[in-house]
Amino acid sequence: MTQILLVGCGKMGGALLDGWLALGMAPRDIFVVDPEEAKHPSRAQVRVTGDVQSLPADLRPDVVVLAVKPQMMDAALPAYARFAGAVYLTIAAGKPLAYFARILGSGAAVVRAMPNTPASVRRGMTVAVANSVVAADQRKICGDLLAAVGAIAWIEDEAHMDAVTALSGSGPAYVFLLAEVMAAAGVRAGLPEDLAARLARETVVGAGELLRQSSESPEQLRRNVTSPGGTTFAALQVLMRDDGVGPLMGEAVAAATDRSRELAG
Ligand SMILES: NC(=O)C1=CN([C@@H]2O[C@H](COP(=O)(O)OP(=O)(O)OC[C@H]3O[C@@H](n4cnc5c(N)ncnc54)[C@H](OP(=O)(O)O)[C@@H]3O)[C@@H](O)[C@H]2O)C=CC1
Ligand SMILES: O=C(O)[C@@H]1CCC=N1
Repeated sequence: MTQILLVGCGKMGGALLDGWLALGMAPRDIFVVDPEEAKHPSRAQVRVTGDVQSLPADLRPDVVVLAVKPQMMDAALPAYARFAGAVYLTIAAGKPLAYFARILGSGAAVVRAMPNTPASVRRGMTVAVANSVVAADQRKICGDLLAAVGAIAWIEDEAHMDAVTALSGSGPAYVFLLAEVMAAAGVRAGLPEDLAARLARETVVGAGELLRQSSESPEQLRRNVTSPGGTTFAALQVLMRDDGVGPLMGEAVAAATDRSRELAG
């Protein structure tokens, strides 16, 4: 029986919590600290407190999951240093392993992970890196908790985490933006708003599902849509020009990578 203390139960903490409950984890083994108590009725059996002082004095969690905003971490973290012996699993963007060692002590076992919001439908992609203090069983526990909401990749080089954050952490927003701008373009092309929104949404969903199920590369799947001299070809000549979506995505991911580095604190 693994006892979990979840600090911050917003979009990502909540998605993780729902994943653990769906997996059959006993609610009585999960403690949550979040200013807004009992955010969801299906989580009613989970013990939620508004602040760390209200936790049972004898609580010795195996894992402390840190899911507050990076900007809140300085204020929140010191109160959790008393759970020495636990592995700390942080999902905060930008905050490096060294930051946690500084505040929790160099003996603290810390896993830094970057999930994404498809975790809320168990289709997340998480990348994780552990510090040298993390024991094999602690790594396994953290891996299981993250795998409850989707795919997981462990890496050894923490330096990749800023680019990971920019690609898969923020990435769902790029895809949702694509659905937004496709719908808007459909309206500009004369479609009713409802129809354009539905076509954009279903096209993104269907293309994503095809990408998931197919063994072909994204490039080949793109080529499969593109008849020589056809409509897609005409569109791609715009999207793939020198100042098109490729360089723009490069700039966007670089900006997100830089921002992740700035959040290090
Ligand atoms: N959203 C995303 O796509 C992703 C986010 N992340 C990371 O996950 C973390 C959480 O992000 P997200 O879920 O989006 O943010 P949210 O704002 O949705 O969730 C943060 C939660 O923490 C609560 N909180 C604030 N201060 C404390 C405190 N001292 N103790 C306990 N709980 C507190 C907030 O309550 P209140 O709202 O009342 O302040 C809120 O419920 C961030 O570090 C972010 O970088 C990682 C991957 C993807
Ligand atoms: O935008 C952010 O900072 C967080 C981290 C990755 C996704 N959302």
